Amino acid sequence: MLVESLDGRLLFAIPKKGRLHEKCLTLLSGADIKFRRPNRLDVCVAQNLNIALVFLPAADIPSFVGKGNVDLGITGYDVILESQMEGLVTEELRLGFGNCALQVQVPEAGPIKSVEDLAGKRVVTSFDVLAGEYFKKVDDQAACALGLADGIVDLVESGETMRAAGLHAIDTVIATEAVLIKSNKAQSPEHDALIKVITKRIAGVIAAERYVVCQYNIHRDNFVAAEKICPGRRAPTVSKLEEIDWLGVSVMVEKKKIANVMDELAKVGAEDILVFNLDNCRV
Ligand SMILES: Nc1ncnc2c1ncn2[C@@H]1O[C@H](COP(=O)(O)OP(=O)(O)OP(=O)(O)O)[C@@H](O)[C@H]1O
Ligand SMILES: O=P(O)(O)OC[C@H]1O[C@H](OP(=O)(O)OP(=O)(O)O)[C@H](O)[C@@H]1O
Repeated sequence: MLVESLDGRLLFAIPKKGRLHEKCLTLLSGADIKFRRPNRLDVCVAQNLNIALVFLPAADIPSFVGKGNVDLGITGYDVILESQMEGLVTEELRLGFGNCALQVQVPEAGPIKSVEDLAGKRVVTSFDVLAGEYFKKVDDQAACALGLADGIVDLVESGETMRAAGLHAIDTVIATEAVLIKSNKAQSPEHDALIKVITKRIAGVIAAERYVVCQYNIHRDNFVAAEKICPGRRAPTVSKLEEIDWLGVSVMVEKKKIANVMDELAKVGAEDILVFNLDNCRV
């Protein structure tokens, strides 16, 4: 019955656990992809779109997408490279979460100070391909043997895990974040259209998380200075207030910059500065 109900649906792979899982569920909800996952089944159909979700380990998603077993997927850029699928998948969107770096780490107090010192030494990693390529430049022998290690190659976000193990980073192999990828295998026009819709919706959810709307009143004479502080994505929306020579301005600002922007706006004479979160947007 399940096989029948998957017929013709766009298959969309989502990490079934781990660091990317929760964020992906938030994205799906923001993009209004509705589904029920009874008994945590690994495949379920969307209730309101011609999509089926396939829950897979993040590391398996690039090869499922690359081989065309699923059409679309979210996973880490690191695992796309590690599974050597770059040529078989197309990156639709960078998603702005799951940011971390694959780093070469060695004991903080040990004799190894640089990557060159690791030549001929033992390095442990689950990223055999990426670490292998990286160390080829240093010394063929250094490529990832198992056993007691002089160094490791692992992902670092906050650095807590690394420091707890008494390690520090001496180089970065790659920086990574979560990405939306699609299969390079030809799709039906219906699937192509659906992929575009999903990509646009997800892009909207991400932009809504990144931006706030800032609204303020300002005397006409001070507007040029205020516009320099926050020019908006395209341009500020300006309306006339009922008070002569006063303007009401509304503008999108990156969330991480908003506190500074408010300080600067106040300095050039902006008043009644209000900030609103966005639920969703289309940019
Ligand atoms: N600390 C982290 N911060 C941000 N993103 C991370 C972090 N660790 C991993 N990631 C991203 O999430 C992806 C999946 O890693 P995660 O460790 O969550 O997988 P997992 O499915 O639990 O696998 P495993 O069982 O091998 O640990 C990584 O490839 C990377 O892109
Ligand atoms: O720099 P930090 O913020 O400490 O994050 C880095 C850790 O996160 C990941 O593992 P995770 O905790 O997801 O568990 P895992 O070992 O099961 O992959 C990664 O493999 C590191 O061990």
